[in-house]
Amino acid sequence: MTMRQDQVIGMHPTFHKVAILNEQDFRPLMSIRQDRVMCMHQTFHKVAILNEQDFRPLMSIRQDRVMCMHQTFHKVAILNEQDFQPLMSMMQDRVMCMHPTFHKSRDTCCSGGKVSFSNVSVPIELLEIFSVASSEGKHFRQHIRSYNHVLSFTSLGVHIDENMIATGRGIYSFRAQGAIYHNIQGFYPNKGFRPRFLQLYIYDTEHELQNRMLENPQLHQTLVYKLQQILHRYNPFVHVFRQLALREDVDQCSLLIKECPANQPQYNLPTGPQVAVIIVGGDVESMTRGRDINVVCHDENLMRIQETVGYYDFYNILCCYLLGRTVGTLTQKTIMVKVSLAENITVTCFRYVLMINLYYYKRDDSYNNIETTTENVGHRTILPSSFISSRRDLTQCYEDDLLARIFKAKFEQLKEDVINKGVLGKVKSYMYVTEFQKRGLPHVHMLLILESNEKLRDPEDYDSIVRAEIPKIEEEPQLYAIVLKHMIHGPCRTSNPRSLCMKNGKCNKRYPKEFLDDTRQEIHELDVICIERFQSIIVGIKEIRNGTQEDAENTAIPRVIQEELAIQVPNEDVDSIQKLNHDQSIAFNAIMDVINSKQSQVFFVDGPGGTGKTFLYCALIAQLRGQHKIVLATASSGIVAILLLGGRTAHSRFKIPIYVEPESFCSISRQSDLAKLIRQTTTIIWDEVPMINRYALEALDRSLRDLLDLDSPFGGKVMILGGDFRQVLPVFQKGTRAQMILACIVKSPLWAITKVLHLRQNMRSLQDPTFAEYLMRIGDGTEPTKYDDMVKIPHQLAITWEGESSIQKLIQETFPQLESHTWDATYMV
Ligand SMILES: Nc1ncnc2c1ncn2[C@@H]1O[C@H](COP(=O)(O)OP(=O)(O)OP(=O)(O)O)[C@@H](O)[C@H]1O
Repeated sequence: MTMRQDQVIGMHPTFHKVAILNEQDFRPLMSIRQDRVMCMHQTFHKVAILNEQDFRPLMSIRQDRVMCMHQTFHKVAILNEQDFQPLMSMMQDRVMCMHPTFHKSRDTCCSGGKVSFSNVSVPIELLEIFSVASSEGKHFRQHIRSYNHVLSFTSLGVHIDENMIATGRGIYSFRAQGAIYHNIQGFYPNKGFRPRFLQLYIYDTEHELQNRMLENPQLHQTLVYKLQQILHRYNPFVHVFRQLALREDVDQCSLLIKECPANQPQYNLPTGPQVAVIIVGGDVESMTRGRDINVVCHDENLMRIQETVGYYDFYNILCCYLLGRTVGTLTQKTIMVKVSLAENITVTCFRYVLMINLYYYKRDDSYNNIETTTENVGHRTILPSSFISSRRDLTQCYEDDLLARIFKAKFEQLKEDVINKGVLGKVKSYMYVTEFQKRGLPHVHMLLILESNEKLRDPEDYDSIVRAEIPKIEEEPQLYAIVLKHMIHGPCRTSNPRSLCMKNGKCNKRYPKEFLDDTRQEIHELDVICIERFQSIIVGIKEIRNGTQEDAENTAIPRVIQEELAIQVPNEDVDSIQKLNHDQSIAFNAIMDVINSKQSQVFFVDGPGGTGKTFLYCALIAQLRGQHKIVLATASSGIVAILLLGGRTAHSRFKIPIYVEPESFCSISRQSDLAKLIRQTTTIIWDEVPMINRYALEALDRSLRDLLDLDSPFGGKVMILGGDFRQVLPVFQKGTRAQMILACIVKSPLWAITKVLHLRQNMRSLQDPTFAEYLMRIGDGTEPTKYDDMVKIPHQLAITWEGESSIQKLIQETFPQLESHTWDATYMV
């Protein structure tokens, strides 16, 4: 027991998995365990710990186990019959033990230990085959899946992940992808085909063995015969099928599986008498919930059953269900060879569990678009954390929320300072509430009530703890920049009449307010000291007012649209329209013509670095925003996005999935505010497009077509893409050159309908055309190279290497007086 518990604990830190180990024979299991761990590592599915002593209850517990897996870990624990009692208690231990790790209660696994197991007796001839040490027995155990295949009633259609098998490490692992199909064809084979699976029991039964051997001639005929005989004798399903063979009207017959009686509290495996007639397939409606199977009941009515019902497996995994019930007691040697078939069962069960869970969530309206429906294409469904093994569940189980921990640590320190040490005065009482903005950004709203003699009563007291002034740039340049960026209201009123605070031509925050040399006191209904925005540790005086009315006024127009409309165009951008050079003017006019004539077109502004692409976008943005049109300015990287007024990265703006695939959609729901914003948008600018994977662009195209209900490129929006193919191409991790090129936008079908506008004049190097030409030659690949694709830097551009000091010299040359400009964002950019 100690050993087992050690083991349980031992696995936690690495894989967060719990293994039930066999106390009696720990050593051999250790080696299995190692393999298992590898196997688990790759599949991240489950742990199946095998019991050397006894295989008997394996199948009978399947359902119980599924219940167990179902709710908690999707794991298969194969239990030991002899050791059942201790294992049961161990299982409970395990659950308890898992509890802190997985944050799950005991009740979510095994119903708080209420699982019961049944015992099944097994005919001796079957046991022999499973356990005999002869070469025949070994052969059977080694090729159990092949034997299963020739005996089973249905074919298993499954896409097996060969990569995993190809690794050649660990014990056999069965990883299936997509749907698993159990195919029963007609009772008779089609003309010209030999009988297979179920047909073998019904058609040409005189040559059953020969027909069976045709399926796989490598198998031992005597063994197949033995198994066949066992089936004939014991398997209730085979009895029914063989009776069917005697009927002359067999083509009129269908097969029925009877559902276990409803509301039966205890699960019973189905037995022979439950088998009658089955009809495979169903109408369109029956397909809405996966592969349903229509079954004719004894009362002749049709009834629909799920493929996840327990007795469905009987048709495929026959070697484990030889009796139509369960496999019998087996000895030690059987276990290793059984693994391969057990893996099949495990994967099948896992899939059932997953499906049942998904069906469950589909019943809930908020998750009903798990299945792709045309109206909700592009809407990402996030499964809740209660869906075991969903991303959120894993996050909840495993991911340490570092931010929350740091926040908590800092907050404890703040409380220590403010409440215990009384840095603001002796605190009489306090209260606070912690909030998480948008599932992140923890912050605290805190109310402190100070002792009456410590209360802040006059401006002097306020000044002792609150600074309501713009810091002096010379003394505190960093704080000055922060205050300017985050704490200054405006511009509004005449400078920006479209500011969000503007109501009826007035600023509803009553700005501008006059600057005061000293702090002044005004009496309001309620003044409180409110400590908030904890990260920046800024203490402020906050007036609590009823802001609901103001908010209500603004709700009609979504905030994202208001924000876009409120962007103020700087005068220099407006002026840039007049300064456009020849190429820029051509591009500008071409784009504006399309917009003004309300047509749609995809443009690509192509120009080497410094030819004024950004300059052109700014001019376009200024022009369009001046006409009160919405322009969404985006770029592939954040650093370029900030060069555009109101710019965002395209991924963040359009919710493009991080890992894009050929069929990806952006996660924008049709009813969202973002969708409304996009509908009102005239033009989308996306800079640095050459560096993104073309699937990202195609995802946006697909999503816009869907959101705007228009089957034109980008839903009929005017798209202005831009960039320079000489700069960075899509980054393809460990990809080949060919893969990188395939990921380029020029390989997208969208490229064919894109109009390319060229900018040629390098505006950054106007004074130095030689340098501009040199750069162009490098970009075009025409500059002569030395070995390893290296180019020679012209003498006048290089500095002579005089030791380590040359590095400092280079930095000084490139960024003169860097230290004194560290706070200056414009200098740094
Ligand atoms: N028509 C113009 N008149 C005056 N200055 C211009 C003009 N066009 C561009 N510039 C200036 O030239 C410089 C380079 O322009 P810009 O940054 O727009 O080029 P770019 O093509 O976006 O470069 P990169 O690809 O490196 O980002 C900037 O300083 C910009 O202000």
